[in-house]
Amino acid sequence: MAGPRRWGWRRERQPILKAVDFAIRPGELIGLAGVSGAGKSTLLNLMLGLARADSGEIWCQGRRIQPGSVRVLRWYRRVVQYIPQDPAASLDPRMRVRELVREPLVHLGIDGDHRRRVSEALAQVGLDGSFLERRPESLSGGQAQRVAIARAIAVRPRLLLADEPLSGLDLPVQAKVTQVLKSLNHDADIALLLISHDLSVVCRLCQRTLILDAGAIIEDRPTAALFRQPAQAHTAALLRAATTFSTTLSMPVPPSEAAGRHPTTQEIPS
Ligand SMILES: Nc1ncnc2c1ncn2[C@@H]1O[C@H](COP(=O)(O)OP(=O)(O)OP(=O)(O)O)[C@@H](O)[C@H]1O
Repeated sequence: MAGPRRWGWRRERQPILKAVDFAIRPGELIGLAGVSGAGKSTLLNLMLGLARADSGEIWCQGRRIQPGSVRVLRWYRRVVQYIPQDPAASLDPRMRVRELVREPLVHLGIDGDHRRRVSEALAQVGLDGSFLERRPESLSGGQAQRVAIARAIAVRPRLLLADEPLSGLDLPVQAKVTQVLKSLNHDADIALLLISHDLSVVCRLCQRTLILDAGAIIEDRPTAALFRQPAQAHTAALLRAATTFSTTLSMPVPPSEAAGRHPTTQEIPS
């Protein structure tokens, strides 16, 4: 569906990304993990069409994505949306939730009943109508993150690019936001690329994991297999670092293999 191929991007003659070649299939939950400086943000900027690669290409549904092609990027924003790392900073403090969630619809010239779309998007992230008139300052971190997700899904994208969507949230709130992302994937069939330095976050959510190390994808495997037997020493080190902070890694069960059903967003408390 979407993905870069053989990317390179240089700053002052130093390549930041060297061997990056992967595709994201429709409805897939895929994690991209790597230590600080591995190139995650650079890759994200390229995938968002915000920066141009020195070499290589990015394609989405048969169209090549690159900065400058305004018409293609406008179409691309309807297909691929972004969930920022710091929702508090990304939400305009002067706007109400109603306006914040509607803004991308207006910006992208999407026709239709915006009121209904806004309410539906909020419901999908487990926020009811009482949030419509609230401003960002009155939201908790988890609520602000869910408003940021509602903004992204209001345009009904097929792929979400989420940059460290759980960072800065305490553990119970992380669990709620994780559940929202799982439900969006399961119920609305939205693919997700989750970018994180923390493999335990990827393990909780993703069926497939990519490991980025010094600008190269060194592993691209089903999450369960990667956790059982990392092929690279670097991955094993990342796993050890993650287990230091989390006990969830002792029993890695990707969503596709987990027994039982996911709670719906209506069952998730605000
Ligand atoms: N504008 C720039 N000029 C020069 N070097 C850069 C620039 N942006 C990034 N880099 C370098 O590219 C490498 C990858 O940076 P990037 O921000 O993509 O890593 P990251 O994996 O997202 O790290 P973090 O998790 O800390 O955000 C780093 O060595 C960084 O110093």
